[in-house]
Amino acid sequence: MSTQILLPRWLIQIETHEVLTGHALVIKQDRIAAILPAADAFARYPDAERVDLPEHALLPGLVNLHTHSAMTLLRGYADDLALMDWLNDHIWPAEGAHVSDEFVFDGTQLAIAEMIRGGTTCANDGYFHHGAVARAALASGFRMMVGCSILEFPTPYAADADQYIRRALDCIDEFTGESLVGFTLAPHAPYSVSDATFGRIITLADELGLGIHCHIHETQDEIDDSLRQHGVRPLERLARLGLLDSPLIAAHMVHTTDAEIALLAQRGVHVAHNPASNLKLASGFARITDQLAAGINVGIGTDGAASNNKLDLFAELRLSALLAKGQSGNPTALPAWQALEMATINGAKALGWDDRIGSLEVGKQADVIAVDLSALGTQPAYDPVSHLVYAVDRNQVSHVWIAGVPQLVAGELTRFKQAQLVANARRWQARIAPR
Ligand SMILES: CSC[C@H]1O[C@@H](n2cnc3c(O)ncnc32)[C@H](O)[C@@H]1O
Ligand SMILES: [Zn+2]
Repeated sequence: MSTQILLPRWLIQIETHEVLTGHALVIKQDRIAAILPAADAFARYPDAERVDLPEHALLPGLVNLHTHSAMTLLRGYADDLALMDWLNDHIWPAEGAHVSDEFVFDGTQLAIAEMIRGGTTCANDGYFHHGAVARAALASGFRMMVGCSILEFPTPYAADADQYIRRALDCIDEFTGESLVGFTLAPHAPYSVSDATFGRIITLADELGLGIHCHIHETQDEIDDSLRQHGVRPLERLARLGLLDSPLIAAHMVHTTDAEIALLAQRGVHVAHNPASNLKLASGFARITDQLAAGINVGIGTDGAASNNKLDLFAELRLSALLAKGQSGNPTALPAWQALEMATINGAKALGWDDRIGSLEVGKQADVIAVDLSALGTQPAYDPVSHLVYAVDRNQVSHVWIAGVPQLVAGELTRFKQAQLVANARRWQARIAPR
């Protein structure tokens, strides 16, 4: 792979909250080799390929901290429902009937193409058929933390918790050494996993050095049911079981008391905020401003395309910032830089990958995106960071590199054929809901 010199109008430095102008970012192989004044870059790398980005902001690729990629194939399948009605009456029956290696591979590829097109370069997934998720990520050069889902009840994928766990371990073995993919154990939720299974997951995560990814406190009903069944709120139950001793990504965390926020902060639990999904399923309003103020590392996710119904992190960024202000009655809540941190470096930290991605720093992996701010909707451009959070449309993402590989060039996906993705999606639609 040749050396590339990227010449943006604005270079966004998440770690220092600086916007550099007149600078170049140099990609060599899979890494960021240098960030330096443009003239110095030409002198030092005379043979490099030059990528002019005269109206563009260059920033780290966005990290989607909670999704179920393959659920793109169930986008729009069941809307306007509360979480448990949506799952019990629609999504779980459809998954039971249709989810297979082929479904997961095709749905994950569709999700990856949509995410790359919109500036997301890394996703934290949780689904069945984990091998197909990993293969889809590797086939397209996408960075993915693959969550190996574990539930108590049978699906065509596994008969019981024991079999989910065995499948997870086999998959982790198969993909050891792949630099673009990592694995978590992903117990689905407190209401679908027993104490005994949580215990086994905690032990395995500890032995294998894995993180855990779990839906927690998504709805008030989840908390009420836990109080009836276990006599305590879900987080308290999980804390007693020892789940908070492992590196943990708690997806949603919509309903939190002050004491729970303090506990999450003290135990270093990472939270994946999913504003659109929380609104669409009417799950509630997460206390993100309070969680961040307490020192919790909060990243942003889309959740699956069946509950969002987009995998658009720019939309989630804007929603996160607006919701934080509306909820708190404070317009200074969640300012643009902090929102951008959530979608980049905070997501990377939650995955334990902040040494390799999440900011534009020399030595890190070249997961980089360019956003063209010359569009009408982002004129004039006083402050590129303001536009990235409040004004851009995902279609303004013009270029994407993952591990130095150009994945989107001038708005065109390099590794996917759109017609093929559309044909696959239509084939699945015809199988799932024949008309
Ligand atoms: C462990 S992930 C796979 C499992 O989770 C289901 N799912 C998708 N979105 C949500 C959500 O917001 N809350 C709970 N469960 C969800 C998905 O359909 C898979 O069955
Ligand atoms: Zn989810």
